Amino acid sequence: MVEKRKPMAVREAVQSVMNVEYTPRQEYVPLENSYGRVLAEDLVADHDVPSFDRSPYDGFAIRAEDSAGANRNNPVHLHVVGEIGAGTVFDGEVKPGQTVRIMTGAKIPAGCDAVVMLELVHEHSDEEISIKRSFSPNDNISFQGEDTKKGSSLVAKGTTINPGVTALLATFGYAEVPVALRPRVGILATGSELLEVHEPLKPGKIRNSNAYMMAAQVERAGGEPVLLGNLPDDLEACTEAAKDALKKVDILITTGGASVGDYDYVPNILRELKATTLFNKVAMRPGSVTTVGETNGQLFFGLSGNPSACFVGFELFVRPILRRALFSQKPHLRKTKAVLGMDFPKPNPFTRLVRASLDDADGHFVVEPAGLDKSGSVTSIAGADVLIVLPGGTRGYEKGMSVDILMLEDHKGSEWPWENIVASYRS
Ligand SMILES: Nc1nc2c(c(=O)[nH]1)N[C@H]1C(S)=C(S)[C@@H](COP(=O)(O)OP(=O)(O)OC[C@H]3O[C@@H](n4cnc5c(N)ncnc54)[C@H](O)[C@@H]3O)O[C@H]1N2
Ligand code: MOO
Ligand SMILES: [Mg+2]
Repeated sequence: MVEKRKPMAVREAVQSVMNVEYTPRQEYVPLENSYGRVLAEDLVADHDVPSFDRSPYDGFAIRAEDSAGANRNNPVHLHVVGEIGAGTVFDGEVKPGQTVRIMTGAKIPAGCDAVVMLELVHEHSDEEISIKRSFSPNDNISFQGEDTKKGSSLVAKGTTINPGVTALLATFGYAEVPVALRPRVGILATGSELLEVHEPLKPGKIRNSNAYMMAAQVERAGGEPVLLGNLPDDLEACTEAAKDALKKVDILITTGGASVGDYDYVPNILRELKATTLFNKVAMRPGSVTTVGETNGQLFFGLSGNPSACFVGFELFVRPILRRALFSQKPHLRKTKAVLGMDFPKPNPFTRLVRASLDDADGHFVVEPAGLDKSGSVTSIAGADVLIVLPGGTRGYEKGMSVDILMLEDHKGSEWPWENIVASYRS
């Protein structure tokens, strides 16, 4: 008799994985290698930006009071006492009737409180200019601290370093950046039908696509994939490989053999590893056979062999663990809403997660399946921007209904997307 499994609700299954402790660790990397990594400490301004009052224009720094009453018929003449470009400073103090030629980015000389753009100045000689209008104190000055003040919190730890964060790290002198250590994720493909990618097709065989897909998913989530190869459906070989892998990696993922068939060894491997099974059936489609075990604090994800089920299992269960290991406060896929672009008439007792493409029409997002909506499909993954969440137990869904979606290409994430997912309504 085949083993009868009790399906666990998606949110409970995700929660049970998140209940397993994982302590994030950090390392330092050179700034130029930090793009795409995750900050391991809050970034706080340790000085004002800009750190001195400076000129936003090429022009002349003046004492605003000197320009009082100036107009077209009555220009004010000033004596040029110096010239400064960005990076140089004017020593001394500018006195009444004096001005300093100043370039964009240069520090405002002592005594000056306004800048006149070159275009508004008449230059009589290197030593004398005139201006035809008056200026107020503070005109055309970039003030110390106007961008940010010393002590301000700028970027929270757990944030993925984007080019803007890189600019801040450089601004505040981070030649070495504290980043989260990437968790090492072992990937083991099981199945006697699997060929290496370079091998020609043979009857009954397929190339191992899941391992490479998951390596890319691990990278997208911020982890470090460790490809451990393919194994035939052989319990002893698979168990040995899993034992060995758990010594080398933080987290282990297998693909294939998670169901109830003759060669589906994941349950036996977990038994041999003396692992605690968190669940071996989830009320979702695809990915219902997703099995997760814990052994000595290490997680073992037995994902389905079916490519789309494997993909979805990873995004729902592995991704949040990796993001949390990277200090994220929002480790899950970001949830938002969109309008269904087509009918889903078939009722299903399980929550469906449809790989879908996201487009905009009439000012809102519309989602449609990205291809063949079957667990064994490999082609529908490439065009998937989101997973549409269709809770089970309804009569089906109609085009035009508003549905929850989980975004696949996104850095922000969500804290916990699994509350308030209700069957759709018409928008
Ligand atoms: N009697 C039942 N049969 C099945 C059930 C069930 O409940 N009762 N569940 C079905 C569901 S749902 C799924 S999903 C699959 C899960 O299969 P397994 O995790 O056991 O995976 P395999 O049987 O090893 O392979 C399934 C499928 O995927 C292909 N595959 C495997 N590995 C790879 C890989 N690395 N790259 C690409 N494709 C891969 C494999 O050739 C099979 O076609 O079970 C259903 N059956
Ligand atoms: O686990 Mo299967 O993917 O439900 O289709
Ligand atoms: Mg199977």
